[in-house]
Amino acid sequence: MAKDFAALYAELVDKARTRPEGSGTVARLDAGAHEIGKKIVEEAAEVWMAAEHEGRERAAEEISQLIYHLQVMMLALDLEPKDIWEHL
Ligand SMILES: N=c1c2ncn([C@@H]3O[C@H](COP(=O)(O)OP(=O)(O)OP(=O)(O)O)[C@@H](O)[C@H]3O)c2ncn1[C@@H]1O[C@H](COP(=O)(O)O)[C@@H](O)[C@H]1O
Repeated sequence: MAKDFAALYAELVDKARTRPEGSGTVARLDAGAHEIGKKIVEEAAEVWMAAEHEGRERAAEEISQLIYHLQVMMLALDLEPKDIWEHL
């Protein structure tokens, strides 16, 4: 079964803690909030373009990537999912 938001977040928390060789997440966390923020803006634009021009499946793929980069930013800021849900 595909992972959901919570499962991905738990996986990324573990990557940040254990820092395995070759982890893109670790590299992004080391690069910091400025670089993570740029990636969020890039992925958000790709969601927009896919939604308008590339169809549902491509939009879903881009949205998944945006969610990943938002989770990396959450980790960089030490924010847990519950810190986000309380604002919904
Ligand atoms: N879900 C994702 C995920 N979504 C997007 N991305 C990253 O975001 C990039 C987005 O693609 P682009 O088209 O923008 O590619 P790009 O321009 O070459 O991106 P850059 O690497 O240059 O930033 C991908 O190349 C990945 O580097 C992700 N990287 C990791 N994950 C998952 O996160 C978990 C931990 O990954 P690692 O830390 O790499 O082990 C694993 O379960 C992965 O599947």
